Amino acid sequence: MSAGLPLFDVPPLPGLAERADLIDAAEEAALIAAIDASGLTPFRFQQWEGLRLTRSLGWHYDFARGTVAEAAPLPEWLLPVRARAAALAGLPAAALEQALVIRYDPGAGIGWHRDRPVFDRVVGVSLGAAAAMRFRRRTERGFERVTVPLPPRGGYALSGEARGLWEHSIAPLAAPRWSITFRSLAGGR
Ligand SMILES: O=C(O)CCC(=O)C(=O)O
Ligand SMILES: [Fe+2]
Repeated sequence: MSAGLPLFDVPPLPGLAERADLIDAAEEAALIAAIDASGLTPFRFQQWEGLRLTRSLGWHYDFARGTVAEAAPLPEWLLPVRARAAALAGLPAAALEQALVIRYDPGAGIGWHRDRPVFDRVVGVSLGAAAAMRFRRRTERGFERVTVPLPPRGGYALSGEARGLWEHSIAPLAAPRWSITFRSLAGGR
């Protein structure tokens, strides 16, 4: 297991940390199989059904109520990767109480959003197809934009401005991609 190299000497966004090779290819394959077997369902928001398949663990965000509710605990197979995600973010592993696992089939992406404020820190791990995370924030002169690569087996952590001020999105891809997003709860527990 390599410790992984930072992808940037100077982060392109304040509050963004990225690391290549957070996991190796064998771990990636095992995680993909485990995600596929985890009981994914199409992401739903009101009447709208997304193309991406998701499962929430630890905590589940209820879009109708705007609150979090307890979900099934994080399974054993997520704990080693959570430990590395936490190290990337400089957090104790137990602080990352929520995990959202996603499969993006070809044509699926995720639209512009900021993660819900019930969550605090956000740490993602990418599996499968290489993607890019697009960031934008509104300025007086229009949107300021930054795009960062999301290489498979790499991780990223959002805090500060990258977490709170900038929106992010991922364009649909031609090949499948999986991700694991760990989050801490705002206000701690
Ligand atoms: O798939 C990813 O890496 C990002 C997912 C994301 O932005 C989210 O679930 O809030
Ligand atoms: Fe997000």
